[in-house]
Amino acid sequence: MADIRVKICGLRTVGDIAAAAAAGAAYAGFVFFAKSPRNLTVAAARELALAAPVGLAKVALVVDADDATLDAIIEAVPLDMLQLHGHETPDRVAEVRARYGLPVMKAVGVADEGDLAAVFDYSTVADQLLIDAKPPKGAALPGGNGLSFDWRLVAQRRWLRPWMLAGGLTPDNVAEAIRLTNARQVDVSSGVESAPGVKDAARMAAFVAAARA
Ligand SMILES: O=C(O)c1ccccc1NCC(=O)[C@H](O)[C@H](O)COP(=O)(O)O
Repeated sequence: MADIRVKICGLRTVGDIAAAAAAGAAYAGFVFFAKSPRNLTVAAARELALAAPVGLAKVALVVDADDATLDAIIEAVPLDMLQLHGHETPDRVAEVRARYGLPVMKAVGVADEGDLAAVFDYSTVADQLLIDAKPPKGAALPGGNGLSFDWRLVAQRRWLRPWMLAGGLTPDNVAEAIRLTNARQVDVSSGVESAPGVKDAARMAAFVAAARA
């Protein structure tokens, strides 16, 4: 069994947390983005975070959040990492990291070779990188769209920081994505849902098993 770490993003219930942990996920992602079907209130995220067993890292996903929003989340929710999934600049990433003392993962959308320079830029300031499919123009969500990018763009690349592959991964394609890219960490949301925002325990288990096979 390969030592692949899986992040399951967009968990919404205590049952989701238990299922993600039982599946063997390493990270649980909590989405704070009002337009998302996976959006959580701070109170709901606190309940999920408190239910998470040791060993399941709790990640708060925010989009261009200001300090007041981050303060409110961090004061209430015990977290292990912040995921910045908007247009945060490298300076903002560094500022958030210094202000909260939590590891920061910066999401970077990739559609073509030209997007890879940004991955390098963020690798100088973030603790981790999440390399995701770039959302289509006009998309309501900056992530969680169930779309893949051309994995050959990142195949066998090395960055200064640990990274996760994301975008359109499913139990059926994750093994091939890992084989092609040599990613050691993968992230999934839509691919383990039965409907937008509704996680499916069997698909979570199948995804983690396929990623590690
Ligand atoms: O998942 C969301 O609803 C979301 C909303 C706003 C910003 C980011 C969002 N998701 C980011 C993630 O980390 C997803 O897991 C990642 O984009 C992969 O999603 P998917 O292609 O659905 O597996």
